[in-house]
Amino acid sequence: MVDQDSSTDRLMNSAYEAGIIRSLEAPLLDEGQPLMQEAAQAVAVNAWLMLSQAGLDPQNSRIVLLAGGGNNGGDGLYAGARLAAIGADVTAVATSSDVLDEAAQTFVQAGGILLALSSDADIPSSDAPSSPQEVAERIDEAVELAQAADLVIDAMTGIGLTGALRGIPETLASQLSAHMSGETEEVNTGEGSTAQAHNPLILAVDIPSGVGVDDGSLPGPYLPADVTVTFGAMKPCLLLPPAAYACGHIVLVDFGFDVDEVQASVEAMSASRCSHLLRVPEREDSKYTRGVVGLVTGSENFPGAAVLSTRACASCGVGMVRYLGPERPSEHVLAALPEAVLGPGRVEAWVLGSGVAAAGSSKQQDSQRSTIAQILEAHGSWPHQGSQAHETEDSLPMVVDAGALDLLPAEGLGPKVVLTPHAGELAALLQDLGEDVTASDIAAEPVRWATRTWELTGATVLLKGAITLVVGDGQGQDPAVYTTGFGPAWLSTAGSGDVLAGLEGALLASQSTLLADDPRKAIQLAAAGAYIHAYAANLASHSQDRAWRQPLLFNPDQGKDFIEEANRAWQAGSRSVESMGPLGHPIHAADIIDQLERAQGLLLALPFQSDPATDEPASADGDDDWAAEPDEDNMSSTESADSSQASNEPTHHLSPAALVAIESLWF
Ligand SMILES: NC(=O)C1=CN([C@@H]2O[C@H](COP(=O)(O)OP(=O)(O)OC[C@H]3O[C@@H](n4cnc5c(N)ncnc54)[C@H](OP(=O)(O)O)[C@@H]3O)[C@@H](O)[C@H]2O)[C@@H](O)CC1
Ligand SMILES: Nc1ncnc2c1ncn2[C@@H]1O[C@H](COP(=O)(O)OP(=O)(O)O)[C@@H](O)[C@H]1O
Ligand SMILES: [K+]
Repeated sequence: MVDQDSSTDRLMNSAYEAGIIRSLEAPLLDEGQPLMQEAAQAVAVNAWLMLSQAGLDPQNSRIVLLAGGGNNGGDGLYAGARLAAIGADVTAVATSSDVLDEAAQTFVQAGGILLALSSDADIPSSDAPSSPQEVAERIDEAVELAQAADLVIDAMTGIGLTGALRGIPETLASQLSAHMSGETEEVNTGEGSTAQAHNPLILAVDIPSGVGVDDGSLPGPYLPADVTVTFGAMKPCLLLPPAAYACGHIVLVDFGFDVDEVQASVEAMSASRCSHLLRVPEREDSKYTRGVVGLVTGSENFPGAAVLSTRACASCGVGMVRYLGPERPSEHVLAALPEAVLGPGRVEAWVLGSGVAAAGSSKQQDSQRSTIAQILEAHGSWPHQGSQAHETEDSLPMVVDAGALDLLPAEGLGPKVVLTPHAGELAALLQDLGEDVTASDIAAEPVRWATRTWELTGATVLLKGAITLVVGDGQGQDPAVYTTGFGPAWLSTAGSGDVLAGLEGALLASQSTLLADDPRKAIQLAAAGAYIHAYAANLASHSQDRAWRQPLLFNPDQGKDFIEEANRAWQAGSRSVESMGPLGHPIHAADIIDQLERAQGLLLALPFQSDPATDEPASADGDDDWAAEPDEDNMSSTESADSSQASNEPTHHLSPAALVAIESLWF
């Protein structure tokens, strides 16, 4: 769906279901490309790097490998062999009754120790436990080993996982994750105080074991990772909440997959993608051709929402903002935005419902609701995408938020109608549509429920959260799914959603011609809106906190560059005390608006950079450079948010000895 992607941008931001990943691997395996060895090498290098960055000497550190019976376990065992061969102390815990034999032999020959847990285990160099009692003892032993380790490499299950973890992997994942989240007992220091229990670093092989590969759900216990080293291409769980929150930093090993003929099931919005969706005015343009947005937002009770949505809208490249509302919010809008025009007239897109009370609340007499109902009646009832008819010319694009959601016509809508609920609002909407679902069900399976809403309504559904999802019409019968997790947690502040609604309306109005040609572009435009919103919040808060970061590309030919890059990116993403600088400071909704124009300017500058392989969107002013860059998103993995940060932030460079050691892993 994104037309202008470079191949690197596509590789880093497009995710494919497990079945497609297997079809992409097959031709390379047929040609004899040693994919498992390439995977193992990347795991070993990243393990070494994680230990070194944590200030540990990898050759004197304890590594526990959790190895399942499939190829994921095979990747882990070969990586463990490489680490053992250069002196690390590696114990592999076999979580299935068997493991890949050749990988296990290689591991043992390199000096690794294998521990079988299953009573029917057939594992080289390790006897199976002979009684249920011994099984239980070995599981306890494995848990203790892993808890005390410096690094745990999780190679229990990869894309071969079916359903929730069962058996030994389930036990290990639940005990270890409970330990790491502090649910188990704290360590008594013996001096009347308790210390935080030691937590091992966790490296997930391909994906964290236990997460729903294709839908991003968490069907049962899972092992959250600090770093996930994934192979060939991104999988949906690496982008979709809530699983994406369990992946830590993602390293993507490029196998050279040919993705030309396959369909991604999830796409991440990126700076590069976003910059292509912004409309730049031309000589022939007038304020009318640039797009007029009509907003029916705010109310007597919530005049602030009118101000926030109109101001945000005016900051996002439209020709004119038209506001419809009662006297009090109208006066506030004019005071804050003298260029706003009051009252009805021609518009190219609507923004409806932000700051308007939904039915059932005490404010249900809100006069804005009858205006919204009239607009929806006049413009909003279009044939469903699956039916014969297509959208009519007067079916204006519109953003339907908050108090307008329950006014939607029961009939199908079209992709140019963008719904912008948070989980609570989506639950109410789905209940109205007959679904038995709560807000916490939606938080647990957001893509499932956003997709269900799209199926029921035909509208584009933007579900807000730390990672915001957009689901709408894709190719054929399948939905398109976009994610944006570029924002800091500071973004979750009152009125932030009103800002988003206004800016979404501006994007729809300014691109009304594009939308008339292809209404499905609304999905990308909606995701771009969420991206700009997040970016403005980054600029406003001086924060490098992100709900989601683009993967680092692992290229064995550029070892030193990769190490430098990982040093920068992992440091910036850390929430440790030393990184309080990049975490930034609180913001309120108006701060986001104040940075919207700058964020767009930086995005528009992106394609014109002299060296797109290394440069990032330039910062508008020099003094706060370190916080300004959108990391994820440049055309290459090297664009981490952090290159300009180097001068202001401590970076943890590896010692020369560590560099030499890590380089030996590349062979
Ligand atoms: N193709 C290639 O050449 C390449 C593939 N690559 C790697 O292969 C991985 C895919 O390998 P795969 O297909 O062997 O499956 P995999 O993820 O190891 O899972 C199977 C294991 O999981 C277990 N298991 C499953 N469900 C479970 C549950 N609910 N609860 C508990 N256990 C469960 C299952 O146990 P079983 O059901 O057999 O008892 C079995 O032991 C992929 O992610 C990547 O890492 C790379 O090396 C690059 C080259
Ligand atoms: N933890 C979080 N991290 C980053 N962004 C978040 C987080 N939680 C919510 N958001 C974002 O904050 C905004 C909140 O919008 P909304 O809930 O509508 O607020 P309001 O109704 O007060 O305007 C959304 O854009 C959402 O994506
Ligand atoms: K794994």
